[in-house]
Amino acid sequence: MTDAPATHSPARPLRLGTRASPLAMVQAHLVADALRAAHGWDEDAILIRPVVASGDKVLDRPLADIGGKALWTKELDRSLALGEIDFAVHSMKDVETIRPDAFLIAAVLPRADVRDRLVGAESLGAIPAGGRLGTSSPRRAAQIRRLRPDVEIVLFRGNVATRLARLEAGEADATLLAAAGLDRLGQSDVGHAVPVDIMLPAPAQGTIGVEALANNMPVRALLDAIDHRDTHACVAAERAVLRALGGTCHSPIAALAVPEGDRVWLRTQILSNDGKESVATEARLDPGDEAAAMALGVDMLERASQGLRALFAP
Ligand SMILES: NCc1[nH]cc(CCC(=O)O)c1CC(=O)O
Repeated sequence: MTDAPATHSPARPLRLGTRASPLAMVQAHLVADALRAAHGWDEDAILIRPVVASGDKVLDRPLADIGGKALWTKELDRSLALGEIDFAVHSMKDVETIRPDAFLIAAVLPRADVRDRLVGAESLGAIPAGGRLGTSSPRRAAQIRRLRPDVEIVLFRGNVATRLARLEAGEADATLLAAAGLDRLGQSDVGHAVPVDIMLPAPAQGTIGVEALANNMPVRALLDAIDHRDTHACVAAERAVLRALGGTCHSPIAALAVPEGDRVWLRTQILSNDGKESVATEARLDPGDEAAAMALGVDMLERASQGLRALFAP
């Protein structure tokens, strides 16, 4: 974020690809605003191109059954590979750990609230005995089963508004949503944040990333101006844990890295789907030391039972 010259625009407008959900559109605008501010560009310097993702069309089955995280990125990937867009904006939480070699996460915005927010009850302890919690996240389901074995997990998918409507309709007593998503949608008053030492969030929760073609140096240079180094390093560490575990959305894995001086404090957790087993670990790493982050993931597996290990395919 250097001193921007007088207002101007790039030689041609930059095409920003995004999913079309309300949350994705807000996130796309956050990236466009950050770029315009960093470069002193006019309003028309960036064209927002929404792409409807296949994951947004199937709402009645768990993601794991219909193709996992690729559902959110497939169409955007195509557009990026074909040069129809210059870069794609993603919730980093939804981006697979193994990406095409031709792509590169060129920028990550400063992290928002990483916590999950419980909607429908003031705290996990306040969910009625034998109540129902709606989620389709294997991580959230396993964490809840561990903390509240009496609570029944019911399948809840759809975008934030859909899930809140299902809760309102009485399909569950409570649900969990990422605080970052609620905040970005102007719903900061909805729900009660669950502390991270009670529920460790998903790897990369609360972060927005921008992906570009690795060989497009001019676009990468423009995006570098909005890259938040601390957040980028933390997300890289969290995603390295997921990658070491062969993690997909099938896997109940949590990871959170926070900057601590010139190091990164990384906490991780794996659980069995029934929540009966949990292995947690933590370490202080140098920023960018993805090997050390992966080693932490492997450490967890070594401490897990045979049954829990079988859940992961490193
Ligand atoms: N899987 C959906 C998804 N992907 C990113 C967010 C929230 C925004 C973020 O974590 O940055 C959400 C919604 C949710 O989990 O409540």
